[in-house]
Amino acid sequence: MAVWDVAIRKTLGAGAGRFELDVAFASAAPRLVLFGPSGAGKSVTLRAIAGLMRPDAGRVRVGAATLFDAAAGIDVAVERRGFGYVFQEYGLFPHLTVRQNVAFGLRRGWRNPPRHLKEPSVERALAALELDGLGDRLPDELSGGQRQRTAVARALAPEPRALLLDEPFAALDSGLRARLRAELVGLLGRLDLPMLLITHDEGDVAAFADSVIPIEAGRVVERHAAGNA
Ligand SMILES: Nc1ncnc2c1ncn2[C@@H]1O[C@H](COP(=O)(O)OP(=O)(O)OP(=O)(O)O)[C@@H](O)[C@H]1O
Repeated sequence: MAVWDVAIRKTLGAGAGRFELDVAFASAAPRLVLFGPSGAGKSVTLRAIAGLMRPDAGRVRVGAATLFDAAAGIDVAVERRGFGYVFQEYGLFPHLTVRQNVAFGLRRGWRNPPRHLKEPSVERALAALELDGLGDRLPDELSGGQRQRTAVARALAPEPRALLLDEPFAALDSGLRARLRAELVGLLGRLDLPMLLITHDEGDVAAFADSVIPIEAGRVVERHAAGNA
């Protein structure tokens, strides 16, 4: 059975700036990488899956759950889709500690989580991302990799059905990227959670080789053999 079953059609803009997105993929692999050049339509696809943008037609299914189906009139609200979303620049709150940032994932729209409150799901997420001992630090007291893991822990705390990651390594300098990529691949692999990652970086493709969906100009394309360039 497919873990991911996605078909999205959407027309954006008008005239010369018009962009037609028409992507469809189904996969039994829990971890997918949507790979393509800038402007290919990766972010729009991710936003549509998350429920941040409404497609003109298509469907979004993850496991047994139908989150969007234009023909059947199903459009589950973004906050009920149950995705953990990791933003490109992480979007951590600089004035909140690591623990508070992670707890924020549980109480969107509430006031700031108390500094010293320990909630089991928050502590589990911190442990899963190997952030034990860093819970009381502020984001600017962390390394780039620790910041990234905090963002993933925040997405994980509400126990999502799947993780959506937008260019998770783009904010890291190239020296660190390979090491931190390997580290996160290992951690995500142990989570046993479906994951969809978008990237334009060939290095991410090699690291997450489970299943790669190449996308160009708004369409899924055949993958070119690596190393032919
Ligand atoms: N709201 C919008 N209105 C009009 N055009 C849009 C809108 N959002 C995105 N586009 C266009 O859709 C195309 C795909 O954009 P998208 O952000 O999905 O690309 P991407 O593959 O994520 O690129 P990058 O790697 O640079 O982030 C681009 O041509 C973009 O200009």
